[in-house]
Amino acid sequence: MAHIDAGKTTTTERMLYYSGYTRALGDVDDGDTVTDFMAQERERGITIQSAAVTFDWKTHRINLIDTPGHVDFTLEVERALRVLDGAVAVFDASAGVEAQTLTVWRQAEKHHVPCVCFLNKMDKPAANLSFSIESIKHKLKANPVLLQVPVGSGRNFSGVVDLLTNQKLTWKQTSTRDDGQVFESKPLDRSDDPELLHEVNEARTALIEQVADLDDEFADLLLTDFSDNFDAVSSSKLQEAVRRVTLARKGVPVLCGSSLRNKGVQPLLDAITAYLPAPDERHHDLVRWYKDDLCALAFKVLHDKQRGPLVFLRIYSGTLKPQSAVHNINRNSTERMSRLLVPFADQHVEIPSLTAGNIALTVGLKQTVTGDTIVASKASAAAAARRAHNAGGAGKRPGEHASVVLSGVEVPDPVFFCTIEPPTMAKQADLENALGCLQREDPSLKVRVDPDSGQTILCGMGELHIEIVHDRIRREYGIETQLGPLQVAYRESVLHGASAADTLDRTVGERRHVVSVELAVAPRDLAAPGGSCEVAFTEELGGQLSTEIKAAVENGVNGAYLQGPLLGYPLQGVATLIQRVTMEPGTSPAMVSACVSRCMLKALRLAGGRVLEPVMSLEVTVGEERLGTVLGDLAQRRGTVRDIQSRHDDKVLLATVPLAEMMGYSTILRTITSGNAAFSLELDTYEAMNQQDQSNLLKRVAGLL
Ligand SMILES: Nc1nc2c(ncn2[C@@H]2O[C@H](COP(=O)(O)OP(=O)(O)OP(=O)(O)O)[C@@H](O)[C@H]2O)c(=O)[nH]1
Repeated sequence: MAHIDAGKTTTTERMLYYSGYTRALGDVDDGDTVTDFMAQERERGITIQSAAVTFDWKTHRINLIDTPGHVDFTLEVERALRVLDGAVAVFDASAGVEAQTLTVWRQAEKHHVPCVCFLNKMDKPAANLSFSIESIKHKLKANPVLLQVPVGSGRNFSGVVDLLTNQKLTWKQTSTRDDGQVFESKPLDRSDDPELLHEVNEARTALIEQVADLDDEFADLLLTDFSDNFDAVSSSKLQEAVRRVTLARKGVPVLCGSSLRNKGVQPLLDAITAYLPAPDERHHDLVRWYKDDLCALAFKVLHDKQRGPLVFLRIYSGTLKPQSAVHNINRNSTERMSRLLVPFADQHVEIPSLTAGNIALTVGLKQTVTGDTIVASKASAAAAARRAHNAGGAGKRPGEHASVVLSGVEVPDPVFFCTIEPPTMAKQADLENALGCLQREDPSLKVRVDPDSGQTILCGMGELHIEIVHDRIRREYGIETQLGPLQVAYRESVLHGASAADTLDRTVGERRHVVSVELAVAPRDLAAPGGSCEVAFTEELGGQLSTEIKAAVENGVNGAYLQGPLLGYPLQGVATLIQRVTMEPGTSPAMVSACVSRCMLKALRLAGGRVLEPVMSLEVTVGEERLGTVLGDLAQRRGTVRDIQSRHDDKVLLATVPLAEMMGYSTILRTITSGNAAFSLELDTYEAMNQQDQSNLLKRVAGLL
């Protein structure tokens, strides 16, 4: 995981090559890597979909997922982290922690995934070890545990000294075609450069002290057995302690190298197997109820023209076998899995069975979507639910045992949308099929039909996301679609509190439905936790109404929250209090919902609307001489500068700016800086627009501007 372009794919290629799974080194810049296999990935040199590959390193099996760095594909990273046991955070050693590194780091923390840091690109003249370490400390608030000292810098970077073993590892590159397979490993001794010797000694002492601070067992060992000479502690004891520190997430081992120059990747593989946890060392709360029965999570779906949907499963317990039926708890359906495959490098290998800890690729599961829990049978699901219920370990409802399902990942709300149209009406069904398949692969893509115009609307995470979807429909499904202009997904809220009452009296067939409702809406703190809108009943009413009628009232309110009165965008930051509900006997819950919805619309209109717009946090890295130009441009975009930091010869500008002002920013930034700037953009929050901006927006939508 990393910020865009840190070198994840390049590092993955080396891992596959050194472990013997590929015969040639793929290159991102030549577009022939194993993990970036989509045409768009190869053309653009970026990862869009996370790819899973399996390979062996020495005595271990590694299941690796290479994740995208671009912010539009953050959900892919989250899905990968949800099922992984450990992560390698890759850094550009000349840039340290960048904007997207922070996001993925937070995601790893959320899923309690232990990490190893790899400072890549040590061959760059601006690479800086201490700067990168400091940025890990300060920006990620992590505890970097440096395990290596680099030998040489910039172009002369030739290897590393392992601080645990005092071995100097040197890649003697004899030609530019050298694949780095062979490297020299010899103990650092007095004949070595005295400066390096001194640096290594200091770094090793610092490492021992740091690990003793973080791990009590190691501290005790030092004080009892090595009190005369801490330095005499064995490398295996030190390694065990570093492992404990990593697993407890008290510290992160840091290694360095240059993947492109084929240096330092083999020790990184050693570190992965030495410090990151084996699957059985991770505690997955709900899995224990399945004992040795199958329990797996579907974390990714790919559509294959010949084989149909391919579902990636992470197996948490039990064994998976092909030609067998499995039960999908979320869909309450039993499906037959025809084939079981392992994604070994660039080919899928058929396998007779696969056990816990592994990642499997299955063929035949047609209903399964990302986030579903797969178990052996309905009976096995029921047995697990019973065990959890008896132990009081899972959520229970009276009279039933709640299913024990693994939690999926939260799908963020899309910020952009646009219309999409097929070339002819005859192609509409094909387009719907293509969009259905793409949505199963990518839950961050949303598709809806505009109720007024009947047009299909595509909602996505950013300009690049929508562009890629458009491109995939053309290439993979052969449909040339037309996209409408990209629009920002605004939200709406209320200005002040208001009350309303309404009565619905309707006869349907023989039956008369009469219901009266009184309610009040009020603005709520936009940043309030637990969702953006809420609904509550007065204490008295809460005691009177049946569960069924309460649910009908809530449906009515939630339905009204979906479309604001100003522009029809979803509402945020509104609290509704239901004050009175009276009804004649025989009135159906659907009529109660309808009356509440109508009453809500009245109250929302009275409460006055305000538009909320998505505000992004922006990070621009630019040479000092162009900083003024970038700042001037930002001022015209209603941007607010938060900080300007220095990074070597560059300035890093941190700002917030409304998304509506950022359309096509990559092209504009490239033009005004002659290509000498990089930026990343991420949703920060939704903020109320000022009166002037809001009225301009309303006029523009009404076609008056
Ligand atoms: N100088 C130098 N360049 C490198 C190194 N590793 C990777 N690169 C270059 O950095 C660029 C990005 O490399 P990738 O491997 O695609 O990076 P990534 O992190 O997979 O990128 P995304 O998946 O798109 O986020 C490519 O042009 C690589 O050739 C390195 O060690 N040194």
